[in-house]
Amino acid sequence: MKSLVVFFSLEGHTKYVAKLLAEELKADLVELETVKEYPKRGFAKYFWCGKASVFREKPELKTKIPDFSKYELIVIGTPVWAGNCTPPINTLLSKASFSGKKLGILVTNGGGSIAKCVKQITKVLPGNNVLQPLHFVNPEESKREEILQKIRSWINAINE
Ligand SMILES: Cc1cc2nc3c(=O)[nH]c(=O)nc-3n(C[C@H](O)[C@H](O)[C@H](O)COP(=O)(O)O)c2cc1C
Repeated sequence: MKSLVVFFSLEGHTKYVAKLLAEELKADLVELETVKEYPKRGFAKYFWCGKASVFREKPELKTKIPDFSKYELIVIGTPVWAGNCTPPINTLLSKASFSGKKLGILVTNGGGSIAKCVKQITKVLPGNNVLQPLHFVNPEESKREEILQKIRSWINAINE
């Protein structure tokens, strides 16, 4: 099954899982990068990223939007910011239109709810087979085996 994992990650947690997932799926991997970078540290990070998220901004992307028509499975990966999916995903969703695909959602967060973020993605992409979200709390190298196990059982479930 030709697969794509397209994701945004500010601090690397989502990127870490997205890479493992793409390896396991033998999928193409696309990282969304913004023209204007978000601050990665301290108060500025929470202030600017939080504001961008609350106002559901759609920042300009450096990354070319992938050609979704080539894929059978498309996984969109994002951290949760202030309960929402991240602004680069808003931009992606405003330009993405596909249906009849398997749609995976990879979400990482600090432990709160992912429901709103998942809904924001599925709502704008009707007509797809939405798979069980793949959710990780603060994923990192020290949890590699646990993460791989979860990824592998997710892949097994979608292939059944
Ligand atoms: C601005 C900002 C807002 C966040 N808001 C939430 C939140 O509402 N709920 C939550 O559980 N985690 C929240 N987090 C934590 C991130 O979702 C979590 O650390 C995520 O794994 C980071 O992914 P990344 O390393 O790929 O950027 C927030 C982090 C940032 C920077």
